[in-house]
Amino acid sequence: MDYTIAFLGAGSMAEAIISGMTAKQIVSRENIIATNRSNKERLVELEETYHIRTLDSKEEAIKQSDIIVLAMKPKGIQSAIAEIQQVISEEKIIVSLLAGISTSYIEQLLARDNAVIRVMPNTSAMIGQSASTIAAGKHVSEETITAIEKLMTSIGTTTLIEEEQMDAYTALAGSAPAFYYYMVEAMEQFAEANGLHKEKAKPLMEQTIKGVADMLKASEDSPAVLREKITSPGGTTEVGLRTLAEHEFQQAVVACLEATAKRSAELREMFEK
Ligand SMILES: NC(=O)C1=CN([C@@H]2O[C@H](COP(=O)(O)OP(=O)(O)OC[C@H]3O[C@@H](n4cnc5c(N)ncnc54)[C@H](OP(=O)(O)O)[C@@H]3O)[C@@H](O)[C@H]2O)C=CC1
Ligand SMILES: O=C(O)[C@@H]1CCC=N1
Repeated sequence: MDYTIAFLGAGSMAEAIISGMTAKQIVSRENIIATNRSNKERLVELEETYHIRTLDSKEEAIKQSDIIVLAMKPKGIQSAIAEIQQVISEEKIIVSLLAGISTSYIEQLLARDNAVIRVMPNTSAMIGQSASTIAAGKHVSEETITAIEKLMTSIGTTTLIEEEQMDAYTALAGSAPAFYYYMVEAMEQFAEANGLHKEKAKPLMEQTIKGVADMLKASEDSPAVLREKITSPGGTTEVGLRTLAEHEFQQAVVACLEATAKRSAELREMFEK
């Protein structure tokens, strides 16, 4: 693709996307520009690791780019747009990664009819395995959506959604890798307590998760049926599942996702003023 993309924000999510994009070579490295607020060392690190360009001047980065990726924290949206509002002309496409913040608020801050698109990726973008959701603002053409979807396939899968569902999808895919990692951390605790060697246990856990993901995709069975096929009456799994139920595992997971989605809505309430 011959777009030039400017990242306003050079933190973990920007890096994950830059890593995925440069690996797939969908965008050439010289067409990726990263900027941030003040951390110069971080820009040098990204430049050296991914051979992209970095600029201190956000204005210059914007002038040189077709797509502007907002990759700062949600609380920074107002001041970030205020800094650049004057230099963002109407043909620039704005892609926001910010949890909670709506396209309509960004449109309002821009005070121009730019195409504003929300993308909620996850950090697996780093290895081209993000499950990203995409929602369009009111000035986005079909052509622009298609272009952004294509661009985002360089970091994994993309799913077009209605913006009102973004809070729930943020829980289910944006934040969810952290919840899976948290479960793996618990498994590591068990492995250590049982004297298992890390170099043997870790690949086993990785392959087990990968196998589960691939089975969910390949099998026509529901997750419940897949689970039942593992659970021999009177066997080991049954006892494990009963213990999870005693600890209200499923209720905990649902509560976790509900709270995550709610927080996404709260970020909007807090920072859209
Ligand atoms: N981390 C994740 O898994 C995901 C994050 N997101 C979203 O991505 C966004 C970034 O998250 P994450 O990468 O984790 O955050 P980080 O804290 O790692 O990075 C934030 C970056 O924004 C920069 N920044 C702050 N203010 C400005 C500004 N005014 N102009 C330009 N850059 C600025 C910071 O620069 P400096 O260091 O110089 O202060 C820093 O490089 C958030 O909005 C989050 O909701 C979405 C999906 C997943
Ligand atoms: O924790 C957060 O707010 C961001 C959004 C999704 C994942 N990380």
